[in-house]
Amino acid sequence: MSDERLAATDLTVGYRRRAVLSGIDVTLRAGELACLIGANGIGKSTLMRTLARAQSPLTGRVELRGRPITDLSPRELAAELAIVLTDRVAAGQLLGYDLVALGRAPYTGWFGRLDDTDRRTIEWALDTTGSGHLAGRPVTELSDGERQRLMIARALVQQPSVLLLDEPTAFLDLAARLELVKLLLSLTHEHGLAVLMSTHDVEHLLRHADSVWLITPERELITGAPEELGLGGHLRRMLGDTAAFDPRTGTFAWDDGHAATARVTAPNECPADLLAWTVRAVERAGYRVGEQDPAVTVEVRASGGWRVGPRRLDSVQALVACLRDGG
Ligand SMILES: Nc1ncnc2c1ncn2[C@@H]1O[C@H](COP(=O)(O)OP(=O)(O)OP(=O)(O)O)[C@@H](O)[C@H]1O
Repeated sequence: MSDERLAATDLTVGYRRRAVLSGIDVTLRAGELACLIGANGIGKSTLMRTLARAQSPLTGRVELRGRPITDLSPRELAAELAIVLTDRVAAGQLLGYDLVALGRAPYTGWFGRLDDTDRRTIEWALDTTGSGHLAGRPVTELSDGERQRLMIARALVQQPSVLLLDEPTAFLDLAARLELVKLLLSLTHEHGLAVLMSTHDVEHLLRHADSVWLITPERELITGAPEELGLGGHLRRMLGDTAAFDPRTGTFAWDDGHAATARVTAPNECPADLLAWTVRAVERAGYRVGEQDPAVTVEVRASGGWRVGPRRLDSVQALVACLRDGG
């Protein structure tokens, strides 16, 4: 199909002595944000690097816009595909601006002289990634999160049609993570880029990704919409016996099938966030919140605080302690 940007066929990735993942058939399309998830050491980075031609497949092939990726010159490849890895860059004496400017290499001449278009693109990428203030700073002096923003800016100035990011949120603070996801959604949904990112920030990404590439503990790659993987039970099984995905809350949690049920009631005028935080506190105390056969009822009081049976509780700590005592 014409919107196929990156396609792998019967791909085996790994190292000289060992295949890490095999039998991979997968496609990344224009306008798609795909999220690659799986346990530590399962093969996410190895797959990413192979898709980007940073390492060779053991068998099978990768096509970029219908062309075998091995047929592209380095310049053609860099103008079509950018990858942001977690490896530390050897930045020497480079300033932030210079590091980002390196991404323009596929478009500049032999001497890397920047023209107005290059400079505008660099300014845009610095601005978009919130790293304008880092342009004049030596890269070696930057924090991991600051450097990560510049690496993303460097990938953006390549103006690729395919963007691969290996754990791009690992060093980012919460605000920067949210900004990055917002940026990736705009790049995919509004500008038609194809983006694949690996992440351990699963709960967050499941909310936004168009598709999930999940590597199971058996090293099988399963792809689908987040909801399809949820309905197929794949998310539930992802962490083995450690925890299970709760689609209601969109989080992974201990799968405590024996938790008692607590009913939570509140007056009509109860603010939504007070009710929501009460539910969280009740769950933190070890209960499942529901209506069926409740072992305890927690009442949010119109006059403030909570009531559990005859007990009035004025603080969240007191509420949780009371519930942990069995109400
Ligand atoms: N250069 C290498 N030579 C041999 N084996 C390697 C090499 N690099 C990684 N491996 C092995 O390949 C397997 C997959 O590693 P990879 O880095 O792809 O996992 P990952 O899913 O990205 O893990 P993480 O979530 O911890 O980053 C691991 O068992 C790792 O030890």
